[in-house]
Amino acid sequence: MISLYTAKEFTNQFISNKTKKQPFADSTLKTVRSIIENVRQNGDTALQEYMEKFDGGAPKNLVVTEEERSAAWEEVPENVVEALQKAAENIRSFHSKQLQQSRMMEVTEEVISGQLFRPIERVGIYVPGGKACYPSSVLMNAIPAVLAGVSHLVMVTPAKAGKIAPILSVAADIAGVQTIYKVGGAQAIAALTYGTESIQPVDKIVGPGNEYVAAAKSLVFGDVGIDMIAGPSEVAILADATSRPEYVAADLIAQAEHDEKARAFLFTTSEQLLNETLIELKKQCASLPRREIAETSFKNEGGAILVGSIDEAFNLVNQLAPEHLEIQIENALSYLGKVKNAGSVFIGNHTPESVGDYFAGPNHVLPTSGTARFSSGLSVDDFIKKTTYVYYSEQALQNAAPYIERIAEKEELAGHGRAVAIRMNNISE
Ligand SMILES: NC(=O)c1ccc[n+]([C@@H]2O[C@H](COP(=O)([O-])OP(=O)(O)OC[C@H]3O[C@@H](n4cnc5c(N)ncnc54)[C@H](O)[C@@H]3O)[C@@H](O)[C@H]2O)c1
Ligand SMILES: N[C@H](CO)Cc1c[nH]c[nH+]1
Ligand SMILES: [Zn+2]
Repeated sequence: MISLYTAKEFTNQFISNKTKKQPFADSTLKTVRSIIENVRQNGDTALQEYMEKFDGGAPKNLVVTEEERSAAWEEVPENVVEALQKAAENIRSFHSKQLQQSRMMEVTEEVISGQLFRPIERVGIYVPGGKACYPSSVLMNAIPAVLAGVSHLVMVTPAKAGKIAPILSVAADIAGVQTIYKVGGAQAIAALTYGTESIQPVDKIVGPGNEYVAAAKSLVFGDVGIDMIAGPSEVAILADATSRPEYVAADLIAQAEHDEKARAFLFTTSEQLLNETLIELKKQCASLPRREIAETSFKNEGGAILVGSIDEAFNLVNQLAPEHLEIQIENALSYLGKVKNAGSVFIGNHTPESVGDYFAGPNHVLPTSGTARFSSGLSVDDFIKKTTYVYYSEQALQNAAPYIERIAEKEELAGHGRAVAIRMNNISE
């Protein structure tokens, strides 16, 4: 069911740089390059062509109309709307505490310096709509953008035969998305970057998607900002003899069911827990609607590793830098200090990752494929630019001039030195 590895085998297979795969196949990049070029050249006509090809038809109007948006509320059960609203409240509350004010760093009579925090003006959110439908991703991407003060917030998602899932439209209303376009895939990323007759270009694109979407984001980066290139979803679970095998198995499955390439790992100090978890996995997979996906993921991408100590487990996990880390060992909370690299941490036996995927408040758009070593999950900061400023009085410039001139001389940039010296001459006149 799930492959077993020693610590050494695990390191060779999943951590060593030598075994790291290229992020995108050449054939994917080729396809995506030609889609981007076509959209740049032919705008909406190219979008229609791809919608016919991939999404079962091309709607004439790409925008989800006000009528369609209000009709969507009739199609989503009230208790589901309530769940989305409760989740949105928690996400809003958590992210509102990330907001920072513009601030002065230094204020004297001679010098003022500081930072302006300004929202990115135009943001496009990609919401996957191919094989699955993720209203939670609408909330996770849009709520921090709205809190940051983004003034033009649009969403793209593939329509099926001209219609988007009503629940995505309702989630967009709850989160504060202004316009929804019925287009997905690499073509939507190209449209958001370069604009078409129907879609205005944005300054930044955020949100997860399949390999075509991710490859498109990587290719347009620079012409537009992007959040990250999200790879397949991952979880690492730390368990010991006190852990509950049925919980551990359920949480491994919750990750593996995402897709065949999802990666679910168990690190445990207990052989008994390991064996009982294997039995549970078999039992729980039997009744899983996405059984085949989960089993393929376990077989090809997942792993269970028996370790000698909790410290050894943390050492491996910190090298892996997983998107999600669950600590299900005794006194779990006391181990938080050992976490160096992880996108988001779930502590104790009663905090499955699903709590964070949907409800608790922290963002579920997180760094994958080891990138938690140097990057963080989506937050309000992703929608803010920080502009520094400085003011010098005549006296301040006079005090600094000799130092600036000396460095300019060493860099052989005489113009830089003169820009200061010319002012010193004025002072002495
Ligand atoms: N990390 C996260 O937070 C997170 C959250 C939700 C979903 N996801 C991931 O997002 C992905 C969603 O993928 P999806 O496919 O369901 O939806 P998607 O919306 O990302 O992709 C569907 C689109 O892909 C394009 N496409 C399909 N086949 C193509 C081909 N052969 N050539 C060119 N373009 C093609 C089409 O335009 C189609 O509309 C999954 O991998 C899922 O794991 C990640
Ligand atoms: N686990 C995914 C990546 O963090 C997010 C998600 C959306 N829906 C369910 N799960
Ligand atoms: Zn999930």
